[in-house]
Amino acid sequence: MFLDDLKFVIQSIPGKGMGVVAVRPIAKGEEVLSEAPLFTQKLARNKLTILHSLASKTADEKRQFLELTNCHRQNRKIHPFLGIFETNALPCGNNGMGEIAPAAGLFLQGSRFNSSCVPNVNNYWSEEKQVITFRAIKGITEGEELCISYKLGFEPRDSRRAQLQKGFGFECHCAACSQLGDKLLTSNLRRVALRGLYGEIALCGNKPAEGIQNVKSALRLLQKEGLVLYEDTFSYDAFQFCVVTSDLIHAKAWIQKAWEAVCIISGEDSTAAIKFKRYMDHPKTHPSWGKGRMMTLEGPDEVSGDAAHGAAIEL
Ligand SMILES: C[S@@+](CC[C@H](N)C(=O)[O-])C[C@H]1O[C@@H](n2cnc3c(N)ncnc32)[C@H](O)[C@@H]1O
Repeated sequence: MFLDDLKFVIQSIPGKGMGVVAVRPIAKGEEVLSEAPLFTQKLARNKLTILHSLASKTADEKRQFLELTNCHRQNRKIHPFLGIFETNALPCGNNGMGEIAPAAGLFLQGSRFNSSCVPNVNNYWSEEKQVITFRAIKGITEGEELCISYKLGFEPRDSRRAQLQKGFGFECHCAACSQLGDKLLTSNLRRVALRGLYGEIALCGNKPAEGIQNVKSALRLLQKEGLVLYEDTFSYDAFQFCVVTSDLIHAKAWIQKAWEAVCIISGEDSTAAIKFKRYMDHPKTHPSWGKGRMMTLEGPDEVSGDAAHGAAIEL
C-alpha cells in the first residue's frame, strides 16, 4: 500500500466523453472510491429542489456540477440543472429488480463512471456512513476502464439498449452489447432465462429442491454471462431453502457463499454482509429455520443430475 495510492484517473474515452480508467491493477473486491454526495434528492424532485440544494455549495462545487454531462440538453422541457442531476445521479439505497431507492445523490467523481452491461465495478450506498462506495467486482488490469451498470436488468440486448438510449442518451457498445450472431443470441437467451429464474425462485417457497436447482442454474448462467451482481442474492435464496428444510450442512455452505459474494459486491461492512455473517455463525436463528419438511438438499459445489434444468445449463 503506497501513501498516495492512486487507483484511477478520469480521462477522455473515445465515444463516451470522460470515464474512469485504472492506473494500476485492482483486485476483485478492492474498494476503488468512497465518496460523499455533493447533495441528495428525494424521488419527488424538480429544478427548484436542485437549485435549492446547489445554493449552499461553493463556487468551485457549482462549477464542477455544471461541467458534468447533461444527456437531456436537447430537451427544452428539462431544465439544465435537472438534466445534469438525472444524467449523473446514483441511487442512495437498494435499486433495481422491483426496488426503487428512496433518494439519489450527485457525486462529483462517481458521476464519471460510464456504463457496461457486464460491469467490473459496483456502487453501494451506505446509509450509516452516508457515502457511496465503488468496489471492483472483477480483477481489473492497468489501463482498463472501470464501468458500473446503469440499468442491470436481465433483459436482452435490444431492450437494454433502448432503456439506456432513453434514460442516458447513448447506444451501448459494451462487451455484452457488441456481440454478434450466435454469441448475441445466446447472451440474450441467458439473460431472459435469468429473469425467469429470478421470478421462479421467489415462488419456490414450498418446493425447496426445485428452488435449489433454479439457484444453481442461475449461478451458472451468471458466470457464463460474466455477471457477478446477484451471486449474493441467489446464494442467499439457496441458504433460505436449506433453512426451511433444516439442512444445516448445506445451509452453512450456501450462507458462506452468499457472504463471500456480498463482501466482493458491497463490502464486509455492508448491511447484507453483516446479516449474512450473523447467519454464518448462527444459521438456526433464521426465522424460517425448520418451518418446512426435513430434507437434504444440495450445496453450491455439488453437480446436479436434474435433467429438467439441462436447457438452462447448456446456454
Ligand atoms: C454519468 S455520465 C458518465 C460520465 C460521462 N461520460 C462524462 O463525460 O462525464 C453518463 C453519460 O456518459 C455517457 N456514457 C455512459 N456510458 C456510456 C457507454 N457505455 N457508451 C457511450 N456513452 C456512455 C453518456 O453520454 C451518458 O449520458
